[in-house]
Amino acid sequence: MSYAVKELFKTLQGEGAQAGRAAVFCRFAGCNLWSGREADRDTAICRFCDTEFVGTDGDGGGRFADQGTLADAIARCWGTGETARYVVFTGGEPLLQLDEALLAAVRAKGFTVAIETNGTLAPPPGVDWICVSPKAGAALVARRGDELKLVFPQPGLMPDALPALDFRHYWLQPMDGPDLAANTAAAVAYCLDHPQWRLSLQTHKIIGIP
Ligand SMILES: C[S@@+](CC[C@H](N)C(=O)[O-])C[C@H]1O[C@@H](n2cnc3c(N)ncnc32)[C@H](O)[C@@H]1O
Ligand SMILES: Nc1nc2[nH]cc(C(=O)O)c2c(=O)[nH]1
Ligand code: SF4
Ligand SMILES: [Mg+2]
Repeated sequence: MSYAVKELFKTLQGEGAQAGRAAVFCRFAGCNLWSGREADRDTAICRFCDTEFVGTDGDGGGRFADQGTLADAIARCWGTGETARYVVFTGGEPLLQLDEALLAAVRAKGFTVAIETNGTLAPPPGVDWICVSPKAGAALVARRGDELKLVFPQPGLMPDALPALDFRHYWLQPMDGPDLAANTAAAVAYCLDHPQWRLSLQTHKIIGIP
């Protein structure tokens, strides 16, 4: 199948337990919880998104005809080194497009594969690192994985109201936007009172890298 990619870039993972790790980010176009148009934000299921994911016009983006051409582009973006190759599929919602064929193609090139997903769709088998970030008002299908990263605070989705879950790490990530400072203070206070939860900062924004 073909893949619509908004942008493809190499940077350090900024969030969660893999923060600081070099990675190629493959940002797929499209999401099932928001159209991506500002005019629709106030009526979307997910209203706080910090990301542009409409179209294929970003750096390194495009429509890729098959898994081989996209895997080649990901490998070119990484460069020549064979060590610790890491690709993060994100979006938009990556599980609208990521399939076993693409997974196999990047793994054949030596990549460890991570996803950032909103948890509304089941991940295909063979993903090495699953980060689920649930959204208020959206049914949570993916209830196990490596890390759960809850954007905080989300009216209607407080940490203690989550269903039974099976993750290795539990993060609160302050909601970016006009209230970032207050949201960060609230997340700090929650983690102090509920030590199962740890604070995830968007470190790439702090240091000004993509
Ligand atoms: C843009 S999303 C794309 C992947 C997927 N759709 C998801 O929501 O997990 C990537 C990560 O950014 C987080 N995120 C989005 N908007 C944010 C905001 N305003 N503040 C903090 N984190 C945000 C998401 O919750 C998710 O963990
Ligand atoms: N550096 C960096 N780390 C990230 N971790 C998750 C991101 C995302 O947008 O999915 C992201 C991103 O956009 N940039
Ligand atoms: S689910 Fe993810 S990509 Fe979609 S609107 Fe929400 S944060 Fe953005
Ligand atoms: Mg981001």
